[in-house]
Amino acid sequence: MYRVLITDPLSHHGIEQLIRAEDVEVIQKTSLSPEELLEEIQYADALLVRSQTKVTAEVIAAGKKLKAIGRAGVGVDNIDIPAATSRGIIVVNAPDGNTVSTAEHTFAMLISLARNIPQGYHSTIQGEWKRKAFVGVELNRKILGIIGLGRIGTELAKRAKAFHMDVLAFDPYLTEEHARKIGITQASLDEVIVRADFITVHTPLTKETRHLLSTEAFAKMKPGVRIINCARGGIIDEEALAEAIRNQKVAGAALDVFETEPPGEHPLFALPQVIATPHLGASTREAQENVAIDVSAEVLHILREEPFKNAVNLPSIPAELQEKLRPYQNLAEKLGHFAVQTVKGALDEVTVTYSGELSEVDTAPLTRIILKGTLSHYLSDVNDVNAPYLAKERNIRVTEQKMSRSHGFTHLITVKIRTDSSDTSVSGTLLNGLGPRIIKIGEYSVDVQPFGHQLLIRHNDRPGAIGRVGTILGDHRVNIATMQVGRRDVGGRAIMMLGVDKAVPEELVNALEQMEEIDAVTPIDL
Ligand SMILES: NC(=O)C1=CN([C@@H]2O[C@H](COP(=O)(O)OP(=O)(O)OC[C@H]3O[C@@H](n4cnc5c(N)ncnc54)[C@H](O)[C@@H]3O)[C@@H](O)[C@H]2O)C=CC1
Ligand SMILES: O=C(O)CCC(=O)C(=O)O
Repeated sequence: MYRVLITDPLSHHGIEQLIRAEDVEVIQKTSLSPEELLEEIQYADALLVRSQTKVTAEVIAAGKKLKAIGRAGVGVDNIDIPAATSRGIIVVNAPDGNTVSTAEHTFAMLISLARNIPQGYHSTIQGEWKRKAFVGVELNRKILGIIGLGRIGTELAKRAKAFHMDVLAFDPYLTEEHARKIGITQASLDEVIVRADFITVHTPLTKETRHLLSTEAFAKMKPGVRIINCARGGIIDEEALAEAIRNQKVAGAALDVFETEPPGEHPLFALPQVIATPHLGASTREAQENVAIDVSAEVLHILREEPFKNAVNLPSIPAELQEKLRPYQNLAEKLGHFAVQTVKGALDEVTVTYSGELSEVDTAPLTRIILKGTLSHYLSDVNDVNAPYLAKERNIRVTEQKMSRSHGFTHLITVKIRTDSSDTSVSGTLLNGLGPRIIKIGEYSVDVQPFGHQLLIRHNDRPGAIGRVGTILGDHRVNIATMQVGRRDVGGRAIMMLGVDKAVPEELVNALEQMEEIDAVTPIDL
């Protein structure tokens, strides 16, 4: 039974699939103190949040069973992603479900700002009738500068076009084709800042975007510019904005988000030109249903080890590629796990070569799985989320190579491992209808099914050696299930790969190593 803890209010309809799932127990506790959260998280397999719950490194560390954190929304700045990654916890969000609602809210803020609607409402219900005080401006033919033309920026641009605004957009990833398609003009950040009548930001909050609109930026703007932030507090320097409003460079600002939330008694609220909402961008029935449905489905997939798509701490893999790579996943993990058990010493380097058909596709997801197989020999709680992180942390170099030639196989994966004292190379393939096979260990060709308990014996090819090995295993009551012998030259160095029915005891390894023909004995568990 998976325990899913929900700590922010989520749409009931959205989480219905979790409630109805027979393998899930849903715990909804939406006003936990930090101490209570630390207690509850210990028993949770997954945590679902919106933006209120602060999922800190401490919370993540306390989540001993935690496999997934789901964010019902876009921004994941309330979740310590590096901490989750280092512990192999997958963080998923719901990036699409609230796009339209947030674009509509931004548009509502834009019109409200242009026409002083909140101020007019407030004054009117106080019994005043101040028609001259609230004269606004039209949107028609005004320049709307959009910084960040992703999902929300794009939807907003379409709505602004319908109001006959000229849209200038800056986004480092904006292509000319996308700009042309939605009928807007691509511009530099400076152009947007200098030319726009309204400036709205729709980027995430990152090192680059923190205080993107600063004193310096406000100084370059048109007098009378209006500013909107429905993305993240902190993209705009709030003190600089207040100053720019006070010195009349900025005619007004509409803010849905703040550097600190809730903002309390904020100095900006003393300025009548500022209108504000309490982070309402995504607060519609539709958006909340959409994001809760999307993130619940994603978390269920993760818990059930099914494919999922919106991981924030894993590169996204197109569905078609996922389908293509799925058959190789088991082979990849076994190869990594097998190869690492055949070396001694501290791991320095893992090189994976993909040959044949696999040389033509993005194999990074398989390399992560190979790394997981490798590192799990030394470390507990390794998965394909944290494997690259753990390798980097330990200065283990990971390289991928591609080769079209595959030695007669349609595809081949070769894992080479170098440690401070030895190296190895193991190749494997998927045999049509027969599943994963290890077909080469170092220079020796073999045909080994990578499952269960194995014994790798390096020896000299002498008559009677195989028989004596069999006798010693029999004496230790270890049954041989399969046997492979590989050699390069008659009477030269050779290997034996034995599949055995139980884990090989140390005394057996010692007894085998006493044999004159034997150089080394390595038990392998897969
Ligand atoms: N107020 C609210 O309730 C909501 C706020 N949001 C916030 O809105 C923002 C945008 O969300 P989406 O459009 O869904 O995200 P998105 O990821 O689709 O778009 C973000 C865009 O910003 C661009 N970008 C990144 N760094 C940039 C930079 N330095 N300069 C210019 N552009 C840059 C990216 O290339 C991307 O195109 C996020 O911060 C999100 O958290 C999202 C939903 C609701
Ligand atoms: O959960 C919410 O209402 C906040 C939405 C939001 O800011 C986001 O999705 O980034």
